[in-house]
This record gives sequence, C-alpha cells and structure tokens, in this order.
Amino acid sequence: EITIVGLQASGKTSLVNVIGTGQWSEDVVPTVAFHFRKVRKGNVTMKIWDLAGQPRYRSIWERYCNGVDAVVFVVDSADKERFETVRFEVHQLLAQPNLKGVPLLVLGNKNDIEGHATVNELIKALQLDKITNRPVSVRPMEHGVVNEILTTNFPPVLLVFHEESTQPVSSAVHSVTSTSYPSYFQGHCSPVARWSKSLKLYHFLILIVSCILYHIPCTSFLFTALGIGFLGYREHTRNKCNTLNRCPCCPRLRPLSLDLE
Ligand SMILES: Nc1nc2c(ncn2[C@@H]2O[C@H](COP(=O)(O)OP(=O)(O)OP(=O)(O)O)[C@@H](O)[C@H]2O)c(=O)[nH]1
Ligand SMILES: [Mg+2]
Repeated sequence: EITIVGLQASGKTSLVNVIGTGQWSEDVVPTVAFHFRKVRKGNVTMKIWDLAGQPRYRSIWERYCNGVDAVVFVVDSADKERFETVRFEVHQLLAQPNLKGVPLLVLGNKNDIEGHATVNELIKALQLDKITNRPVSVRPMEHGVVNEILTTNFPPVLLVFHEESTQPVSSAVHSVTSTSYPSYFQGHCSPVARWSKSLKLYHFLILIVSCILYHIPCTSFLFTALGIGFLGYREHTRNKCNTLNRCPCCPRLRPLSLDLE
C-alpha cells in the first residue's frame, strides 16, 4: 500500500495511470481530494492512494499516509520556483508522528523538460539529506515511466518492477513471491507484541465467568489464561503476521538499505 503525494500538476495521477494501465496518457484532470486504485501485478496487489495536490487538499495527506508501506512524493523537477513549497510540504508531512519511519520515495518528474533539476539538486533544494529517521530514495522520472525508479533498494511497491528493465511499467512487471520479499527487511515482529495483542479482553471475561459458574480454583484460571494466550499467539503468527502482510500491532519492518543518492 502506497500513498502518492506532491503539489498539484506534478504528475501523480499520470504516474498512477502508467502503473495501472502501462500506458501514458495526456488525458488527466486535476484530482479532487483523492483517488484510490488497486493494481494487481503478478502475486502482488498494490493499493495506491493518489492524493490531490492543490493547497486545500494538503491537510488530508497525513491521514492517507498513515500506516502505508511507503510515501511517494512526486515533484515537478522543472518547476524550480515551487521547490521551496515542496520542501516545506515534504518536511511538514514527515514531521507527523503517524508517519514515523515510513520510507519516502521522491520522484523528480518531468525530466523531459529542459532545465529540470537533477537528483542532486532536488536533494539539496528539498533538504532530503536532512531526513535521517527513515529510508529515502530519490529518482528522476518522466512521463510516468517508472522502470528504473521503483526498484530494488526501495521497499514494498517497488518489487513489482524489474530492476534492469528498460521497458515501461507493464512489461517490466514480474511476479513477486513471498520468498523473495523478506530479504528486503530486517527485524521481525516482536513476540511479546504479538502475544499481548492477540489476547482479547473478552477471552478473560469468558474465563472469569466460567470460573465463577463452575467454581474453578485460581490455579486452573491461570493455566487456562496462559493456554488461551498461547493459542492466540499461534493463531496470530500463522495467519496474520508475516513480512508480506504485517499486522497493525507489530513494529514496522525496516528496509535493509538506505538509498540516498
Ligand atoms: N512534460 C511532462 N508532462 C507531464 C509529466 N507527467 C505529467 N505531466 C503533465 O502534467 C499535468 C498534470 O498531471 P497530473 O498527473 O494530473 O498531476 P497531479 O499531480 O495528479 O495533479 P493534481 O491531481 O492536481 O494534484 C498533465 O498535463 C500531465 O500530462 C512528465 O513527465 N512530463
Ligand atoms: Mg492527480
């Protein structure tokens, strides 16, 4: 799940269209509020939140960035006059507590336009080198062609695009299996978090009520509570929580490398 943000007319919707259809189209209208799109590539379903970039919609960005695997910030790299605004918006967004640790991918779009900023200029103008609390990647892009962009070192989305392909998105797609996925992450879900979150209050309520009804002594109560906890933990581990499908209670898994050019 990714969220695409950026100032108006930076090319967010154009990018999403390319990801979704593999076709570049000039035919885009400014987004109102947001546009949600689900794209299936191989074994992976991407959920993409394409947010509107006009000033009146920027206050909702944070809400839609909450809990996603990556935030993609699209910048019109030919519109240098607005870099200051972009810098402000990037840092303002990343300062939100909900976005702690979420990886950031900055795409310098419209690279086909003469006089566009280079990746290094973008890093400097947007002060991306000051972001130290999350993985950051900056890539150039034009006409929504994302072949080289959404690749290896940058996590989730991005595995669906083949690293060395020079083809546009649709043909660059390859299937991702759960075995190729975990190598992008280090760390694992905390067993304590899993265990405690899998215990629900109602488990204890049922237990207390049945203890009272059947006059069960304290030690049995304890053993049964532990048993329920263990079963809950196993259930949680098996069904809900792995590197592809993290559960909300587990700490965010970290991508392995920081790829700031
Ligand atoms: N030259 C050039 N034009 C582009 C590129 N990407 C997008 N555009 C054009 O930029 C304009 C705005 O594109 P959109 O995709 O609607 O931009 P957006 O970021 O979704 O805008 P909002 O929805 O208003 O936030 C369109 O006319 C696109 O055709 C690019 O790489 N190069
Ligand atoms: Mg749009």
